[in-house]
Amino acid sequence: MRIKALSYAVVDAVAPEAWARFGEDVLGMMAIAGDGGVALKMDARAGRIFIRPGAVDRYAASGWEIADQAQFRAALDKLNAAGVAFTRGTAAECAFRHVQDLVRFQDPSGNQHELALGFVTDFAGFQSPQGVPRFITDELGFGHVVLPAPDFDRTAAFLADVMGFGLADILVHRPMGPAGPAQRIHFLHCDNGRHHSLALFEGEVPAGCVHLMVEVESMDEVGRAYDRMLRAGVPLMATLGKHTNDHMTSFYMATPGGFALEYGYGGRTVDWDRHTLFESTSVSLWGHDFSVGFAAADPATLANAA
Ligand SMILES: Cc1ccc(O)c(O)c1CC[C@@H]1C(=O)CC[C@]2(C)C(=O)CC[C@@H]12
Ligand SMILES: [Fe+2]
Repeated sequence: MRIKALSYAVVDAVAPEAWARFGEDVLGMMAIAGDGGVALKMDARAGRIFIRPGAVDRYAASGWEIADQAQFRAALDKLNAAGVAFTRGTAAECAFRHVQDLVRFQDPSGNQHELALGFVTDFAGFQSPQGVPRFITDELGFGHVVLPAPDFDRTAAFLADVMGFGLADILVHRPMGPAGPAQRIHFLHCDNGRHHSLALFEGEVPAGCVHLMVEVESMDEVGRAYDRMLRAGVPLMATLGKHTNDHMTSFYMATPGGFALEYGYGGRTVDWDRHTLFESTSVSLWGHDFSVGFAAADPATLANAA
């Protein structure tokens, strides 16, 4: 199947208004209430993060963009051939996400994925309440998501063989120090130049997501978001730093959803015909102290330190 990009994320929230305030005041996105939830809009599409009222705060689903009807039919054929049980989205579910059609299924670690045909929008322009000129979206998708994969090998195989993700690189991370147990992170790309649209983290995460990443077009906008985080009293999850693999300069903060959000600038795009798979033995070129926000009491479970 050919997944074009990360189209949207669905989040469950006890108080969707908290996400609306966080989205507008800290992220600089537009919060649009409707259909019983909140859409965070960051470009000409109706929304990219869709928040539904729910009994718990957690990440609910990743929406993967399928470009046309032929690809959508081919994707359903692939799910059937692979024996993957899937359900069709209802008209109300498609309307809430502003897509034309969708199917939903789980990977072997229980993460919910949606394949979404196209999108629906009035093309109203993005007008940031914080003056953010632009988020980097369009062809590259709206950012990336890191998902828990306690059943790591089967999940990695499912994402490659059924969903068609490619492996960009691997990080073998040792949260308890060089002598401690190893934890793998696989960085996966789909059919665009963004270094990774999805990464798999070898461990459990109660909130259903390690982090979402969004990208702005200047370092100043990262700094301005950092100022807004401080002003709003939002906890920092990792200090400013620059990653070795995707060259993103970013910081991480807590969201109302119990997972983190990485706010970054300067990620590289990759020509996959010219790329060689590598394993990285460091997280960052500089910075990114994750110990300020992520607690790994049990290294197999990642939770917010706060
Ligand atoms: C290593 C890395 C490369 C590119 C990224 O966009 C990116 O987010 C990461 C870090 C991934 C990962 C995380 O999100 C949670 C805390 C983790 C597990 C660490 O403590 C090291 C790597 C971190
Ligand atoms: Fe990231």
